[in-house]
Amino acid sequence: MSMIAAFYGGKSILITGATGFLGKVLMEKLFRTSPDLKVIYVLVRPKQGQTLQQRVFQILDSKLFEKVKEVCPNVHEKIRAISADLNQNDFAISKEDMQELLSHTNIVFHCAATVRFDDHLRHAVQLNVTATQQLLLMASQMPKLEAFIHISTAFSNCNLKHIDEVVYPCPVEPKKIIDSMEWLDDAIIDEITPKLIGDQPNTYTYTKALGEVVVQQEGGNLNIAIIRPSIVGATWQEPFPGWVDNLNGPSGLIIAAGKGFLRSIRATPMAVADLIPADTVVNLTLAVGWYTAVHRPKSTLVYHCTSGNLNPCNWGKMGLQVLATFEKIPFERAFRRPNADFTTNNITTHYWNAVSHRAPAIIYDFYLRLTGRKPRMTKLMNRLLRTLSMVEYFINRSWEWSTYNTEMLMSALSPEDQRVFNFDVRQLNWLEYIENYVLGVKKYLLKEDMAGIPEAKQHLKRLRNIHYLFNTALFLIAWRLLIARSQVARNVWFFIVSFCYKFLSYFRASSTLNA
Ligand SMILES: CCCCCCCCCCCCCCCCCCCCCCCCCCCC(=O)SCCNC(=O)CCNC(=O)[C@H](O)C(C)(C)COP(=O)(O)OP(=O)(O)OC[C@H]1O[C@@H](n2cnc3c(N)ncnc32)[C@H](O)[C@@H]1OP(=O)(O)O
Ligand SMILES: NC(=O)C1=CN([C@@H]2O[C@H](COP(=O)(O)OP(=O)(O)OC[C@H]3O[C@@H](n4cnc5c(N)ncnc54)[C@H](OP(=O)(O)O)[C@@H]3O)[C@@H](O)[C@H]2O)C=CC1
Repeated sequence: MSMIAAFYGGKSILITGATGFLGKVLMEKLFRTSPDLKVIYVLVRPKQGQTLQQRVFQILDSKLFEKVKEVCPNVHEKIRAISADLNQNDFAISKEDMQELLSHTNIVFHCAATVRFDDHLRHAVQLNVTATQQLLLMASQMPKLEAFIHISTAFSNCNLKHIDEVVYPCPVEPKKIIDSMEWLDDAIIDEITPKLIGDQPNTYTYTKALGEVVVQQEGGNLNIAIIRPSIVGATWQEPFPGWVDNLNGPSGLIIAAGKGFLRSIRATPMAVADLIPADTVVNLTLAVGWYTAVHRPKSTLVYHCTSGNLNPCNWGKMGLQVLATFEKIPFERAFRRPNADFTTNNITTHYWNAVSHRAPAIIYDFYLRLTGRKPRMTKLMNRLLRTLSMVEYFINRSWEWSTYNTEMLMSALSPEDQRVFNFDVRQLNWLEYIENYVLGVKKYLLKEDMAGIPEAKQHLKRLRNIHYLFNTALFLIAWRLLIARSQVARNVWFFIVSFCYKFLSYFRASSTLNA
């Protein structure tokens, strides 16, 4: 019997960010392994004309939850959606709901965040820092609370090369930043943002670092732990391989490469690609929840959920495997044949961006205009280039994350718990994982049918022929222009033509003699 699964039985669990990528996988695993849990409270904001209930039921009715319905048929009754907006005071939670949360919650998993790299500092501070502070305040009023688990990111201190499982101080106290956001106007915040974030690459990593300091400073007597996952990718094993439902991290770029938009990317092939599957993160999170509640460590423990130091894979290997998978499992209606490459310096990056990204987009938009359609490729390409510029920082560096606490926890688990809540990335076969990731992107993100693969392959063959034709035509045009302008080119051309003619005449004469 799994001790961790038994621990969550009968518990009331509060999850923020349950509608996000990680939150869904977390809920799924909780329901599947501890179907006797009492209730999961999820803080949800209404969106796009959907009620809270509709949002939650849509998640429960998705493929991700198919196995859950077998082991926990009354899952709909065990989930309680609470209307909340983490940007508002007291999260805009009603008095009755707040009372229920405060008096019943046993465990809190705080996953909600803005993960955008380019978010305005005010918004990023509000969600990643102030909301964390408010949630801690709420947690301190929960008499039955056993553990508070905060999800941060392994990149919260990415200005360092070696990162330990400790909370590092920030140059400016979070409280001061929170206060200043209240009275500074947007223009001034824009101006001081680069100075405030210093050597952090963006507002996301900066505010996640502030969030950790808040957790440490304002956790009081709560049992708290911080988990730092690296780049969260599709699921490895559970509930099935390759599940992914948003474009963050590598997923959007896998689509761009598979559809033929992405042709070159500035990356260091030997840099470590520190990906971590979503189900590994969730298994560690649940194990940490159990350990923190049962063993009550004296200080706030930080757990790195990374792959680089235990089972490293680099961007070169990952890129090649992604491309190899496209050969077997192509995406439908590609714009060009998938054929991306890495560039390593500014000049080649600018060159390939102009030749392989902007020029084809302009030509295609010209074609769309000619055929009376609305041009869209240049806009899409600009968005892709913007995304590339945002992720460049992370794919041209390597970091070392120590994993003492994570390894300590692994050895503290029973063999059964190590199996059911496996977070040992040494067992991960990268080539298999990446293939399943690409397949998952095709099935769950692009919603493409596997039956369409032969047609997709045909389409790629047609694109290859168009590519050859286009290149030949381009060559001939360039050559014709050159001949018209240069005597040397004309001489070379006549030499080649007369050589071919002589060769053919000789070949014809010798074959007549042989006959
Ligand atoms: C040896 C030689 C070998 C040669 C090999 C050849 C190599 C071939 C390579 C081919 C394969 C490539 C695959 C591997 C590439 C690896 C790259 C991986 C990069 C990963 C780096 C991540 C680092 C993470 C560090 C921190 C981790 C975390 O803690 S947080 C989680 C990560 N967070 C994010 O990823 C968020 C990033 N997103 C943003 O910040 C913003 O969305 C944006 C700035 C990217 C875009 O903002 P914008 O306002 O322009 O757009 P938005 O309003 O958000 O959306 C508009 C439309 O664009 C779509 N969208 C959104 N995000 C993405 C995306 N990431 N990619 C593509 N498209 C995206 C969105 O859905 C919208 O679409 P519409 O609704 O249709 O308008
Ligand atoms: N994905 C990754 O690569 C990594 C993620 N992390 C961390 O993991 C956690 C989860 O990330 P992930 O699941 O990928 O992120 P997502 O963007 O998929 O999910 C974010 C969640 O936060 C919720 N949220 C955002 N704003 C509000 C708000 N104002 N009120 C209420 N809820 C809100 C979203 O709700 P809604 O659906 O309404 O938008 C959503 O449920 C984050 O803390 C992130 O920093 C760490 C390392 C890597």
